[in-house]
Amino acid sequence: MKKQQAARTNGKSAEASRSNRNPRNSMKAGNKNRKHDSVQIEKDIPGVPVAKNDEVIIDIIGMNHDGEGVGRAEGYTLFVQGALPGEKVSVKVLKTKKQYGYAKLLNVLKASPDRIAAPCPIYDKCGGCQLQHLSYEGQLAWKRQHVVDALERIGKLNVASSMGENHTSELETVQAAHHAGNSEAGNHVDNKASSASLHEITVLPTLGMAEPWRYRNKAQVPIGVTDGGLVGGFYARGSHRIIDMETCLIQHDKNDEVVTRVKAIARRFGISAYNEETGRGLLRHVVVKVGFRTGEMMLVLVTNGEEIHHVEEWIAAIRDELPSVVSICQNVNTRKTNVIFGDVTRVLWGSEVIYDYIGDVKFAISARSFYQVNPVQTEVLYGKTVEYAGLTGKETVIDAYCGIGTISLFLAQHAKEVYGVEIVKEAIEDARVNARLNGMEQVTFEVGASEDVIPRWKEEGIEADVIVVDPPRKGCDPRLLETILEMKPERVVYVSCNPSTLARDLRVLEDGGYRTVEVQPVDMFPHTVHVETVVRLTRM
Ligand SMILES: C[S@@+](CC[C@H](N)C(=O)[O-])C[C@H]1O[C@@H](n2cnc3c(N)ncnc32)[C@H](O)[C@@H]1O
Repeated sequence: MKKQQAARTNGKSAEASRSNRNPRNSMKAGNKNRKHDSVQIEKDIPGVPVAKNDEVIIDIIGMNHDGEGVGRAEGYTLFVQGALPGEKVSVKVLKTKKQYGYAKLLNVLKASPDRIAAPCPIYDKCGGCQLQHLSYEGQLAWKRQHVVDALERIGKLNVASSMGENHTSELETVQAAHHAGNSEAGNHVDNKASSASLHEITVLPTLGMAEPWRYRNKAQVPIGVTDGGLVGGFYARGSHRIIDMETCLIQHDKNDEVVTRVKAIARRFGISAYNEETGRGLLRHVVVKVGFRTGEMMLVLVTNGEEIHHVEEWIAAIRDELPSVVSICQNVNTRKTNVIFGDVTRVLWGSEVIYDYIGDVKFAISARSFYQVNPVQTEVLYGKTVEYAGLTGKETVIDAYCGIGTISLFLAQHAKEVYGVEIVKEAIEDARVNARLNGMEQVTFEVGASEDVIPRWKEEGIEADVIVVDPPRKGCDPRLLETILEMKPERVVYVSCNPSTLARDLRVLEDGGYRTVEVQPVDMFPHTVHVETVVRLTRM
């Protein structure tokens, strides 16, 4: 293991190990920078070599799943937002816990070759993106490595080395400590994953975007009030203070334009902005959706009450200034909550839905319906899913956790029949509408939990050649994995938004007789820490 340097900036040595020194004594001797010493010392944690407000120099040895640099101060792990692997940085300790702490980046003393100046002027204030200070190539490499680490550490899978970038043995330990007890993959994973696979699996380079900006088709902008009047933009990092924003570099520019104009129109008509503390004021959120292929746009005004003064003038101004908007809706949310939408939605003007395409499949998108926010990469992800499903037109396919049926409809173009199951009733209603819209009759959708419905389908005699799963972050329910093993489909395609739970579930499938053949990370959300992966498994 590489020895880490950690030196206090006042020049005192920090060589002593955590176990053989008295941290309290060393704190007093070694930290002249610390303010409020008498108060702070009371809070020092025995065995932790740094305390709040200490300034130390550390090497960054990796990056955690939140995009924070991971460094070591005398063996103690510090997470540093904005620091990159390979860098030497000076930091100020913000918070300490027994196993790890957080520190603020003060200076980059030795920069990573992958460090770039973040293109967005508000990157430091807004929490929306986490990786703009890392080159796009660096982001793609990190996302792949993140998947590899999880497969090896949690799934005990044997990943074929490629690209020479497996440098994470120390980081793995760090992540294990960080996740201890609260990992969504669960503690049982490491215990259960006692068997390891000998066969090598291929993890391909992350499929990124040629143009990784302006990729989002949906904006959800909170509206608030400051001394200067109505503002709309984003919540300042870690707070509920709204900062006005003119443009967001990952948002489609038409969405930016609609938000800017709607704010200006609202100010013109003296519309009040919602105040979270008092619960008063009308306009809470402006939600805008755009169909990348069709150019159609929908505007949803989320209001704290039914009545909108001057509503006709509003509509006329929007229609006049924003001809791409073909649907204006109102959603009423009077609850004191962070949840954006309330229960009632009505069309103020125009159509109830806008349309868009992913590949050749047409989708109707309503004010409330879920739709993938990066349609360009969704096509890439689903294309890979269909490829891994290996369809010839004769297969029966089950799509578990099917949402509004996007993957099901993609698969249906190449399969004999597709069964989709999803727990949210409204999503299944949308899925049926979309199946009809595309004239696809060989698709059956059912509302329910995958782990309940699919075993019943099995009892009813449905035999699947391929099962596709695309679960939420917590991964597949164990009963579903059991059912897959009992149904014995030739192929399983696993689409995942969480490498940890993916790795856990792959281990179960491997132990049950499946072989992980190929793993493809896909970058659905450039400049953020989200990692999407699609995996092909075959029955041995
Ligand atoms: C990652 S999304 C996948 C959506 C869809 N495949 C797509 O690409 O749009 C996971 C979906 O699983 C649904 N879900 C969560 N738990 C479920 C369960 N136990 N059974 C079925 N669906 C579930 C969620 O409502 C959500 O729509």
